[in-house]
Amino acid sequence: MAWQSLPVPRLEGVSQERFMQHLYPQRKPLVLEGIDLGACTSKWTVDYLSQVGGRKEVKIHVAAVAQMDFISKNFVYRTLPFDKLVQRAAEEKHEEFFISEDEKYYLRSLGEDPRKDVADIRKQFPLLEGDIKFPEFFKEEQFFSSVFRISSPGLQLWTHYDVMDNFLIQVTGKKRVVLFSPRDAQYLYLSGTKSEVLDIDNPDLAKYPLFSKARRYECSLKAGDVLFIPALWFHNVISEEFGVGVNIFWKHLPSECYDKTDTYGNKDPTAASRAAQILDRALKTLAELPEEYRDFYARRMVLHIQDKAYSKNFE
Ligand SMILES: O=C(O)CCC(=O)C(=O)O
Ligand SMILES: [Fe+2]
Repeated sequence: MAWQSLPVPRLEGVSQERFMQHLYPQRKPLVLEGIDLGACTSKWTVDYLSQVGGRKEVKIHVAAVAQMDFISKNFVYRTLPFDKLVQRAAEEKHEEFFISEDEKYYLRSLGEDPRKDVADIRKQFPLLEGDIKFPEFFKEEQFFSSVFRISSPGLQLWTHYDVMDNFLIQVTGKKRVVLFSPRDAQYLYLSGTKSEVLDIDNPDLAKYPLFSKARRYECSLKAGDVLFIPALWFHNVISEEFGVGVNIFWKHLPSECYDKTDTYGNKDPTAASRAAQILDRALKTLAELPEEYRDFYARRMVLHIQDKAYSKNFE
């Protein structure tokens, strides 16, 4: 079935001022065209990246099929030197492989010590730093991380949200991105930060009946495009070609709101995690009552939460 998609607006030559004053406060995804990204969009060929990017070991996802599945874990983690990863991801069939000759690769680069350090390609790939300019649309102190995203043709990354604002820079290759609003979380069958609905183009509606209610936003990214993904917006990404992306996460909230142990940009703000723990305690307390009473008081609590915490400002 062909889903009705809402287009993500595309805007050309947006200035820092226009973005910050008028567009950013709307908290909606946008594709920015014509941003000065430096020489990377023409320079970062497979040969160049494998020569200049170096031989540093990188941890990668390797999957036998294009649609990665975090539930059945149909992928494995392996390491390859960066130059090898780039070469392998750019070819359809591999002479050397881990699982199968047409296996797919996905790199999400990490910090030196992923438990303590955030990814910053300027630190991990210093020789490539001069080729890429990050859009200077937010204050330096808001910067969180910059992450390489390199994928084989066809690879699909599951629908998920991150807790930071994000510029996803498509340096080379084409990518389709489908987005869903945080307000549609109730239709996405979440497991943590990820949606269990993997096949978003052909979902199993017997299993996921509410999914058809989720409003689907869509855009195609080509080299040089920058997609603004506001924090909490869900995104699902298919690389239509071998491609290299870099994404920049930055803090929208004051630094102290974020979980200090988060190096990926996907741990919920501490106030949200604390509230979720308190809710779990409330649910345990409710369980002291027989079902009929538990149900009644649970429904009243839902109404109370809706009344007190839902925003009245959304369309
Ligand atoms: O482009 C990709 O490979 C995934 C992007 C993504 O999930 C992100 O930038 O947060
Ligand atoms: Fe993401």
